[in-house]
Amino acid sequence: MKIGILGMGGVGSFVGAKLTENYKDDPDTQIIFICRNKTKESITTNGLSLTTEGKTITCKPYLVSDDSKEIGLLDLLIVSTKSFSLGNAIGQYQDCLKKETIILPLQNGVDSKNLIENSIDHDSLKILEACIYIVSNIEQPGVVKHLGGPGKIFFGNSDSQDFKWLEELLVKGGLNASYTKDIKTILWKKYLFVSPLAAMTAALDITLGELAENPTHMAKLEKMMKEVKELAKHFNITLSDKDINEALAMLSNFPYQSKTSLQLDVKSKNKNTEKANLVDYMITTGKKFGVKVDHYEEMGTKITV
Ligand SMILES: NC(=O)C1=CN([C@@H]2O[C@H](COP(=O)(O)OP(=O)(O)OC[C@H]3O[C@@H](n4cnc5c(N)ncnc54)[C@H](OP(=O)(O)O)[C@@H]3O)[C@@H](O)[C@H]2O)C=CC1
Ligand SMILES: CC(C)(CO)C(=O)C(=O)O
Repeated sequence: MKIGILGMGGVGSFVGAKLTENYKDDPDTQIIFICRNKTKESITTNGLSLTTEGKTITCKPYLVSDDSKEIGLLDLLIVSTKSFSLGNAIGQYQDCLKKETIILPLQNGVDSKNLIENSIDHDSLKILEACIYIVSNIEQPGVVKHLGGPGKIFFGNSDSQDFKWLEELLVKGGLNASYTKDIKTILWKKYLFVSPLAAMTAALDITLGELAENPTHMAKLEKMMKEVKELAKHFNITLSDKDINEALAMLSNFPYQSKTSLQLDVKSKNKNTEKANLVDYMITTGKKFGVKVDHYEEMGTKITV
């Protein structure tokens, strides 16, 4: 089994380090880190360093490369770039995909599968959907810190093919992964939390603690979650008031000073941000289905990228 991980940042390094550590004595499983520039140089020279649960793991995979010829054909491609890089990055490694290659995208958002389908020519049944519950950030290229969250991965598909075997492979690789046929609902439940939070923190530049302690902000956050709940119905996804209450309660799991990655990207004036899939997607899709997304529109105009 040849497994490529494309995007060795916060998420990709967590997944990559676990797989490399757990498959290091298995000659039939090759883990390949697909990365470029300083990340490639650093991991090639020093190995990948991941600090997780008080321990630092330093690991060297079978191969570190950005050359599709050297990488060759993959059985599984885990894509952990940000969503704005997804199309280009995966297009760059189209030669590493055979008919049977399984693609597992880990981006926040509900439309990664569509983004992939619009970028490459690949059997739709082999493109899965997934998400991960974690806070894990790059400290410097090749050096990553897992700051919180269980690292829980949910993945699945909505057709009749069975990918339970992939759950076994990921679990054997040290990952807390669960296969589900209800992956779309799980993606929307995560979106219910991440998208309004990203929009508000990026628009108002407030920490998660500042948001949680302010009743006016919390009321607005809840209204945005209701907008997500309404839009989800158009994708045959039912989100309940209980889901909203659970999403609101989740805020208390984060330290007061936490900022979202969209907020950090906007503040650093990064050329690219995930505003498109975390905020604009709600506005354009809301308009398409005639769902009122006034609070998203208000926050969207305040995010200047
Ligand atoms: N970090 C977190 O805690 C969480 C993140 N997520 C989601 O996971 C996704 C990934 O986030 P995160 O890990 O934080 O992102 P990072 O920015 O930390 O990592 C993304 C990596 O992708 C690499 N990349 C982009 N394009 C290419 C390419 N063409 N070839 C090779 N490498 C490439 C970047 O490398 P380079 O520097 O060379 O551009 C970078 O190392 C996002 O959708 C995010 O919303 C979800 C849950 C939690
Ligand atoms: C809110 C958080 C930290 C939750 O994982 C996140 O995913 C983000 O900042 O984009």
